[in-house]
Amino acid sequence: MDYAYYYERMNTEAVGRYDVTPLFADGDVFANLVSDLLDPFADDYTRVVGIEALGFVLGGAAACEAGVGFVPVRKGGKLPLRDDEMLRCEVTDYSGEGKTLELAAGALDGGDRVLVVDDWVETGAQMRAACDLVESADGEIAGISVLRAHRDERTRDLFERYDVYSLG
Ligand SMILES: O=P(O)(O)OC[C@H]1O[C@H](OP(=O)(O)OP(=O)(O)O)[C@H](O)[C@@H]1O
Repeated sequence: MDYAYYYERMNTEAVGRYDVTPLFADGDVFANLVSDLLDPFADDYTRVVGIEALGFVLGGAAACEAGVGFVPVRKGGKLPLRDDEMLRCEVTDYSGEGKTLELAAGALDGGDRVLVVDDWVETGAQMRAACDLVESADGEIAGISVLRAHRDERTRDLFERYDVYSLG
């Protein structure tokens, strides 16, 4: 699929960010995106993890397509669990705001190979935190698949450490 065409349409220069949600509204494009996100990983995973919120849209659809379970990494305060039932990571992302990401401590089985899906990676802060949470929960990272990943000094460690696939 020619993603360049779609990225043109997503470019919202007013705020210097992309709005990917129109891609989800087109059924054919959405189906293609999901299948392209999964393609390089050849069923080499047992779970998909998505980061709230747009990572839930892509990750949920990807898990369903792949026939594996989906596990959410939630923004702080959303999981209806006690503190000792959650793994937690504080991050400062592209927005400059501090955010908390949380994963239910028992959400993964030991030995789970996890594909982490999200819409984009800019500083890598949220993706790094999600991968750390997965590993703290005894999961192994099978790969990272996103619509767009900036590849620069800020994200170098992610590319060195993991198999990162970016559609555009
Ligand atoms: O590489 P980073 O600097 O961490 O930025 C990328 C992250 O920021 C966005 O999430 P956001 O918290 O804005 O939520 P959203 O999914 O609702 O857009 C995006 O979905 C990624 O998760």
